Amino acid sequence: MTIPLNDATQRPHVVLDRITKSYGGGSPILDDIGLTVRRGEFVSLVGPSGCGKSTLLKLIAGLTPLDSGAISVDGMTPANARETVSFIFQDATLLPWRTVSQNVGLALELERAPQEIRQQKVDALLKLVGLEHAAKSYPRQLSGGMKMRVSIARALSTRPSLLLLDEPFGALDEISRDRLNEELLRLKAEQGWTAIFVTHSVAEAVFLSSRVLVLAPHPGRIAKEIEIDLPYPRTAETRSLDAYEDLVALTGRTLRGVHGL
Ligand SMILES: Nc1ncnc2c1ncn2[C@@H]1O[C@H](COP(=O)(O)OP(=O)(O)OP(=O)(O)O)[C@@H](O)[C@H]1O
Repeated sequence: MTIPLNDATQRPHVVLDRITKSYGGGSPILDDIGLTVRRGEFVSLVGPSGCGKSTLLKLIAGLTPLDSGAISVDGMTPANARETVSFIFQDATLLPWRTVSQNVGLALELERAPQEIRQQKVDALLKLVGLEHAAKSYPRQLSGGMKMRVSIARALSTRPSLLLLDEPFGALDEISRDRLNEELLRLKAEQGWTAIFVTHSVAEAVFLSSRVLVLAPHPGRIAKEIEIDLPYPRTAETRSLDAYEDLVALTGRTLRGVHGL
């Protein structure tokens, strides 16, 4: 079967072409970064604190301007692609006076869909993240993992094609983090978005990703790309595979190298 050249699924999803970024005219935070992310890929960024990982996500989201180079998201500028992108932060940023259901429905309210349709969508999203029972709870009544599930449901409510995640599970205990990693991959398999994920956990990066980028600091640049050729679906059993452990060890060694250790 021949695939038409203009088939949207064959276009790269995110392209960074020689981008440079500084803040307030200071020394460059990111220097000469080139990166192509394919549609449906799961790419993680790891690197020392301050090397510019969050800045890279903000550039792709169009939240901060570039100094030079170009970024394309779905063939558009980040500003024009904004409706196709969702951002998830470490802090779940829920509104404390709104219930779980109302927090998840926040973005849908802007779409001005009839209340009944909105509620159906919210119910489906809560089911997706396993929080049907907590629909009427308030954020203060939730565990850290539950708050993050609400945040994920809210991010998915706009049906994004690209998800940017900045250390979303950094504040969670290891068991909750492992479970949410597995759930995130299940959601991705169901919905097919592309993900760019920032983390300080090498194990998490390897478990989730099809590719891990190790960034070096001062200025931030891509020091190494590591293909994670473990098959999907990945489950709790994946973590006991020799190939998984080898990739965690390799990524850890590479990261220690850029730390100068
Ligand atoms: N709005 C801003 N104004 C000025 N400097 C900033 C701003 N945001 C980030 N920086 C600086 O840019 C550098 C990179 O920050 P960034 O948050 O992108 O790094 P990071 O790799 O995500 O760090 P961490 O792993 O600690 O979260 C840091 O030196 C930081 O102080």
